[in-house]
Amino acid sequence: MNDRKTLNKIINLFIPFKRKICITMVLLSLASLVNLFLPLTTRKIIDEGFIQNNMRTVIFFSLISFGLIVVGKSMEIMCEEIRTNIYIKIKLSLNEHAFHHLSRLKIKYFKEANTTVLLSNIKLDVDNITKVVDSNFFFLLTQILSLLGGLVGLLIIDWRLTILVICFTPAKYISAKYFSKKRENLIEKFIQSSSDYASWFGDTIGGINEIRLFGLIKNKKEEFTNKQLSMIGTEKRMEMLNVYSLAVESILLQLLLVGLYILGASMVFNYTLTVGSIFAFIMYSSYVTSPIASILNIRYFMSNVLPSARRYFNFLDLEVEDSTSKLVPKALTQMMKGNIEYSNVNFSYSEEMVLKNINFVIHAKEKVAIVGHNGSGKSTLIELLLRFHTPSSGTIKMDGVDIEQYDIDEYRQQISVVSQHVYLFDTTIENNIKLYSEPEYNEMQKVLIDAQLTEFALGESEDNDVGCNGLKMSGGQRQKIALARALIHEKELFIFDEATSNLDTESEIYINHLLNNRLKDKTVILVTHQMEVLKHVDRVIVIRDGELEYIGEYDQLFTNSSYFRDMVLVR
Ligand SMILES: Nc1ncnc2c1ncn2[C@@H]1O[C@H](COP(=O)(O)OP(=O)(O)OP(=O)(O)O)[C@@H](O)[C@H]1O
Repeated sequence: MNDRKTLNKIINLFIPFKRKICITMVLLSLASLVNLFLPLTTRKIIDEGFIQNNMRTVIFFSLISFGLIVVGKSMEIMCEEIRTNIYIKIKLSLNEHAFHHLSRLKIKYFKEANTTVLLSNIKLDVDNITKVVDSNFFFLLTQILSLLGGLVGLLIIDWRLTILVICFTPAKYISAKYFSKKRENLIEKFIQSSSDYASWFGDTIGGINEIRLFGLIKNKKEEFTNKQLSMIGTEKRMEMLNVYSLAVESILLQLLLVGLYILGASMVFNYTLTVGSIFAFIMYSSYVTSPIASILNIRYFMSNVLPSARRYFNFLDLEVEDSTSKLVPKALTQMMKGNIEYSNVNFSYSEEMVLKNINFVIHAKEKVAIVGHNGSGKSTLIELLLRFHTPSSGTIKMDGVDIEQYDIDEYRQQISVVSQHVYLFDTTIENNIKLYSEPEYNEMQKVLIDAQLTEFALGESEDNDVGCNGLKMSGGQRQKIALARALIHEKELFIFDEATSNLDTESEIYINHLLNNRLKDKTVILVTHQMEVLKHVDRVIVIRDGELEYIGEYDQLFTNSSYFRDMVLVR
C-alpha cells in the first residue's frame, strides 16, 4: 500500500467525527483570537503602565489579560474533551476492526504467525496510528490560524522584524526534512525488530518445556539478549534523533531571538519602537514560529505513523473466509442431513498437491472411518469439509449442494467436531462444555455420563477451572470435555479427528457404544487407527500419499488390502 492510499485511509478515520471536529475548530479559532489580544495588553501594561507609572492601567490591563487567559483556557479544555473522546473512539474502532478481521482471517495465516506477534503488531500499530489524534497533531489546523493572527500582529508592530521571523522558515524546513527521513528509516527498523522479537517470544514461551528438558535456557537467553539489543538499540537511536531534532529547533529559534533583540534594540534606541512593542513582538513571533515548526514537522511526525498504518491496513486487506455466499436459505441449512460427496477434489498448500483426485460419498447416518499414515492428508480432508480451506479444484457437496454455497457460519453450526488438538478456554469445565448455550439440567447430566465426566464438579468455582488451554486437565480429560461439548451441541454431522488418541482402552471402547446409541442416527466421520473402533464402523476410507487408496467395509479391507492390514496391525 503506498503512502497516498495509507494517508487516505487515515483521513477516513475522522469522517464520522466531522461535526465534532468543526466545533473544535471553531472553539480553537476563538481561543486563538482571544490569545491574539494578550501581547497587546502586555504592551499596554509596559508602555502605559510601568513606564508612565500608571497603576490603574497596570491593574486594568492585568485583569483583562487574566480574563482573556481564563476564556482561552476554558475553550481549550472543551476542545480537549472532544479530542480525547474522538481519540478513544478511533482507538476502539481500530482495535475492533483488527479483532473482527482476525476472527474472519483465513486459517492459514494463524499457522504463519503466533498469537504474541499478532497481539504485539496490532497494539504497536494502533498506538502509532492514534498519534494522529494527539493534541499536537490534531490541533494543527488551528495553529495555522494562530500563525495568520501572529503574522498580522507582527506586521502591525513592525514589517522589518516580521521579515526576520519569516526567514526562520527555510532553515526549519531543511532540518525537518533531514530528520524525518532518518526517523522513517528507524521506525521501519523498530517495527520489524519488535515484530521479530514478539514472534520469537511467543515461540519460545510455547516451547518452554522443551527448552528446560533439552537444556536450551542458555541458548535462548543469548537469543533474547540479541533480539532485545536490536530493539533497544533502535529505540535509543530514535530517542537521540528526537533530542538532536529538538536541539536544532531550539538553536534556530535562539538565533532568531538574537536577531530580534539586536534589530529591536537598535529600533528602541532610535525611538522607532517602544519597549512594550518589543515584548509584544516577541510574544507574537512565538505565535508564528511554533506553528511554522509544527507544520514543517508534519513529515517528521508522520514518519511515526505511516509505517504502522501501512502494516495495519495491509493486515486488514488479508484474505478472510468467505461469508458472503448465502445462496442456500438458513432454514434449509439447518435441516442438513450429512450426505457428503467429494468429487475430483485436489488440494495444495503451496506447490505440492496434498490431496489428489479424491472421490467418495458418505451417506447420511453412516459411520465412516478415515485411516492413513502420518502426513497422508486425513486432517486436510476434514479441514476442507469444515471450509478452513477451499479445494484447488473439484467440489465437496453436502446434501447435493456445493458447500461453498452455504453461509459459512450456518454451515459450521451443523457440524460437531471433536479433535485431537481441542482448545479449552480458560474457564470452568461447565462453561467449556456449554460454550454460551443454556442446556437443560437433565441434558447436561446425560452428556456428562456419555462423556464419562461424572467425577468432575460443575459450577462456577476456581477449582473447576481447566486452566490456560485446559492445561490443568490430563490429555484424556481434555478429550472427554471436547466430546461432551460436541454432544451437548448435538448436530447431524459429527467429526472425530483422532479424538480418542488420549483415551484409555475402556473409554475408547465406549465410543462404540456412543456410535450405536446416542449417535445412531447421525452421520459420523472418525479419523482413527483404533482397531476396536474401525471394526464397528460401516466403512473405512484409506488415504495413501494424498490419494484415495481404498474404500470399503473393515472385513473386506482387512482381507484384501495388505497396506491396510499392515497399518492397523502395527498399532
Ligand atoms: N499449513 C500447511 N502448510 C503447508 N503444508 C501443510 C500444512 N498443513 C499440512 N501440510 C502438509 O500437508 C500434508 C498432509 O497433512 P495432514 O495434516 O492432512 O496429514 P494427516 O494425514 O492428518 O497427518 P497426521 O496423521 O500426522 O495427523 C503433510 O505433508 C503436511 O506436511
